[in-house]
Amino acid sequence: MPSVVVAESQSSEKKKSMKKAESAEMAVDANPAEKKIKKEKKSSKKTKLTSEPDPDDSNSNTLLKKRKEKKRKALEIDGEDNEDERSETSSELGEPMNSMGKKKKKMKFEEEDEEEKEENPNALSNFRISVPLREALKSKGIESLFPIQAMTFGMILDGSDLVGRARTGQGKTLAFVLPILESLTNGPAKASRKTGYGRAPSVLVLLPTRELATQVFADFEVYGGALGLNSCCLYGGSPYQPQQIQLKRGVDIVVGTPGRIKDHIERGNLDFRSLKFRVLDEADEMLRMGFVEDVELILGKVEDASKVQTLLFSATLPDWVKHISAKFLKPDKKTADLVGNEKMKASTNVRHIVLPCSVSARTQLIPDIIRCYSSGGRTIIFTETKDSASTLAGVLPGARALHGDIQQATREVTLSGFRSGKFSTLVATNVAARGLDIDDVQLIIQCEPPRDVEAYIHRSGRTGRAGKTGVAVMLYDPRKSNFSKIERESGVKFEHISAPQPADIAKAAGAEAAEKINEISDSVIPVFKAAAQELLDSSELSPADLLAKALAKAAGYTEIKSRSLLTSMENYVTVLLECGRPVYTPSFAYGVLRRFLPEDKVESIKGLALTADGKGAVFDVAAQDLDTFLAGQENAAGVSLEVVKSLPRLQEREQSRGRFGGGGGGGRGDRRFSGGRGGGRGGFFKGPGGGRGRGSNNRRW
Ligand SMILES: Nc1ncnc2c1ncn2[C@@H]1O[C@H](COP(=O)(O)OP(=O)(O)OP(=O)(O)O)[C@@H](O)[C@H]1O
Repeated sequence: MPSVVVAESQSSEKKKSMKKAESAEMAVDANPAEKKIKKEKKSSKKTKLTSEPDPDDSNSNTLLKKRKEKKRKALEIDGEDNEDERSETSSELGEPMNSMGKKKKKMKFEEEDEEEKEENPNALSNFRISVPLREALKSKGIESLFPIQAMTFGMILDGSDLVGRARTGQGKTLAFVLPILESLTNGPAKASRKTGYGRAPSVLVLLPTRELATQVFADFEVYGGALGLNSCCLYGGSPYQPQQIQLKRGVDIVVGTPGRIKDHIERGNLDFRSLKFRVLDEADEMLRMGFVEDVELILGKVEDASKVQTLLFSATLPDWVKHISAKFLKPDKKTADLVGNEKMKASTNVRHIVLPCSVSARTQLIPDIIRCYSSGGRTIIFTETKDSASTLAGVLPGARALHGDIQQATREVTLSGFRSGKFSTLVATNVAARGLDIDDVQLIIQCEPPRDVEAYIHRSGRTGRAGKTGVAVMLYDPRKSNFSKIERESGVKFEHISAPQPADIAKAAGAEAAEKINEISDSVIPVFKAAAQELLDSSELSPADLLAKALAKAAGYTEIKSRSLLTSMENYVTVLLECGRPVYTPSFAYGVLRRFLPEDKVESIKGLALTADGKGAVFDVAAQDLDTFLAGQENAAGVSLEVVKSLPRLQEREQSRGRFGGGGGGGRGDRRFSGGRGGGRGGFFKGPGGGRGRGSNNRRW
């Protein structure tokens, strides 16, 4: 083996030329199997050329042998490259140093590849990912492919249409981004891809929201940019002209929302004659939102659909979407479904919690939930309407709202402020439910159960992403809301908790304050000592009690309120009523109470709900009335009232037809899924309600 001189640095030219050699090698590799054969051939050729005895011939360790072969191959390639370079650039003294440095780097790179392959079947080096792309991925901390990516990479690169499903946060974006980029630059789409000024796009990616479009565009910019491809992002609410100019100059990849894309088509700015790929990300949401007609029109602009690959991705693919996909994906399309028939459809990295809470108690409770469950990270709160998002953001300290009525420029500032940590609580409608990937979101709070299981899955999936864990708390009013349908359809087994008790929260705050006191410099003592001594001398409390008060003040508490377990209202207490016989209806429970309490007290109770065992009822009593209630039971034979320490399981409110029922064809369902942008006509898609077009649901958020 030649001796290796380690060069400390390499000239940028040499780095470039090394990269060129590596990418040329990658570019001709059709697949891992081919690559292996090619390497073996190279290895044997090299042995002949160098006719160098292999000192490890007797070594039976195949891995070591393979590594040595690779090292020698690397040296041989470098040797060839160096010949070229020498004639162009080298000085006699500088060359050996640089060349050896390059060899060393390349050997190291290939050795690392080999080790990765042995250890991890999803290592980047096991896929037909070219060196510049691999380096871009590694610079973002991505060393191997996630399962959905590993599963779909070859299928897409080899030209198949595909329907892909994996749970939230599992990397579906790169599952289409990577093979598309490889196909355009090194794969089957390369030869016919349009290049040059004014080129029409090769890729179209449609997404349901502007925020999501921006996010996916950012991935194309980073990874496509590494391969010399350029992208643009087209969405509503932003000026047309810059978008128009970009399209005129020519782009490789267009990412956007259906409405704006359609507008550009109609203005003659976009044509899809050269399209190689079309992607529907969050496909079900796009169709559910009422973009049916726009999507249909856009997809219909492709002249010869047989020459275009169509990819459809989401974490939720209701049957009606699968049915629709048959209309515009090729019959031999592939399916990569990592959820399949598994019961659990929501993220398995998330702790799914339900917590009873009346609407009026929300604003008091939410800050405490954040304190207890956000682990100091970011929180997204979902409301059902734009108004409630704005109202809640207005009363929660340091929170901002995000919804469809907010101006686009403000939406962008808000989201980037949240991403960068300028504020840590975002109150949003479903506009933020899909796809958003924001670092360090630890907690999701849903103010009430959403209308459909898909919304629950996507909202709770804004945490617990890329293998991290998170918490999703869903509030429900036991008298009004019902989450059993979501539980059943999502496969989530909800953990039931009661509101964090103010006393517990205060205890934790007191411990924190005590720690902070230990950190305070002794220099404050002489200044405050006289006041402390005076307090001790004049008070009847013990020094420990006085210190406790000082800690409470330091932690921001002047009193401890009670909070009910049932409605989470402050200064209310939850009480269980039993009367020795089944309690079938709320009116029966009210009747029992009237036997021993004055009418105004019976009227004052809050949130009465029946227990799941059918033996009693729970309700909230104002803390100041508790004694009256407990004393009253003495006058009613067989009746017991007790303050509960933990909430018993409650009977679920029966599902109202108006809210959940009626299937896709009736009532609310009809309104949500019908009514198109500019009226309906027959077409490819039928939403779950059989309607077409952009519906009223869109306006809600
Ligand atoms: N192979 C990988 N290794 C490490 N991190 C990855 C990998 N692939 C993707 N990620 C990261 O995982 C996170 C989630 O990815 P992505 O947003 O694509 O998920 P998703 O499946 O589309 O989720 P959702 O269904 O919520 O839209 C992102 O931060 C992404 O950068």
